[in-house]
Amino acid sequence: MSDTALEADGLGKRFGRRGGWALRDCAFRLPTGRVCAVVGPNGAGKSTLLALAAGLLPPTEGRLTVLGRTPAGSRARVGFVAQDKPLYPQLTVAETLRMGADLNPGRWDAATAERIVAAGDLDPGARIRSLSGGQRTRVALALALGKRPGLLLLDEPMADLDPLARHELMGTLMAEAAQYGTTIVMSSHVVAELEDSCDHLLLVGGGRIRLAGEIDDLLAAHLRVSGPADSAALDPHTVVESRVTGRQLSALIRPAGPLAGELRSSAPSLEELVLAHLRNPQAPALTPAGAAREEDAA
Ligand SMILES: Nc1ncnc2c1ncn2[C@@H]1O[C@H](COP(=O)(O)OP(=O)(O)OP(=O)(O)O)[C@@H](O)[C@H]1O
Repeated sequence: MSDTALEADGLGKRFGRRGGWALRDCAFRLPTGRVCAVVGPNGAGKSTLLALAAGLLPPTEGRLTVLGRTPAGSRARVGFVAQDKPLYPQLTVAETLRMGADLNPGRWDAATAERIVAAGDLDPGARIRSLSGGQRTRVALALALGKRPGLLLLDEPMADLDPLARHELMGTLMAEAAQYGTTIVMSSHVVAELEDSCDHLLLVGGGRIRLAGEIDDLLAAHLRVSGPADSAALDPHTVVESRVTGRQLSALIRPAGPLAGELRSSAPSLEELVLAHLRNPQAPALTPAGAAREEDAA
């Protein structure tokens, strides 16, 4: 079995022949068993990337492998919860779960699906159309997890859940990942919430991959520095963001060697790292391919 959940190489997607590129030149590798956050501004290409991985869209160029196969070839082992949580409105909750069982013969985990629904106090006889947005999310997650997927793709799964439901469902997802080695890829705009649960990051901006890798490695590659405003102090380093306030300089950098003596440094949080990259779309990317280029240049 492949130890790679997702691998992209030169991946690009354009909508229509004259449309702009929603994704371009994406290269990254996500090992199996990871919980991966996909973050980025509105319109960055996150949903497009997840839909490509789910095999719902064909790439315009490049290659994407999912669990070692084409996205279409892996579909049976992939659970996908799209942003608008499409479900059949006329079915009841119980009928929806029965449909999950029918569509996934020999693989359906009824106990898990029913547990997720029951934790939201949902009436199994309630029609999907009568449910709130958050309740629909719960049913969609129950369907996706009941399939016992090797890879779970979640497009902003927590967006319409109340804080308790978020906490509870995030716990369910983490337990699933730990118990079955499920790889989870989830897009979100709430970066602070991802820090405790995710171990891998894909930051997408303007259709490109800006950061890709293990969160610990990405954090270790960056430093927050401050010191007297001396522009030369940052010279050898890759500067993601820098600001001068009065005589004080503060910056987020990728150090390329020892720091100038007058600079103080501290480790950034994931939120600081992501926000600095979002505020500075021109900052050099750090992806496995980009890291090799930076090392060559150093
Ligand atoms: N079906 C489509 N037809 C044409 N353009 C599309 C289509 N889907 C997405 N796009 C365009 O592709 C780009 C990326 O969109 P995408 O939905 O992937 O972004 P996103 O990062 O998920 O955004 P958000 O955070 O707002 O959900 C946007 O410019 C969007 O307008």
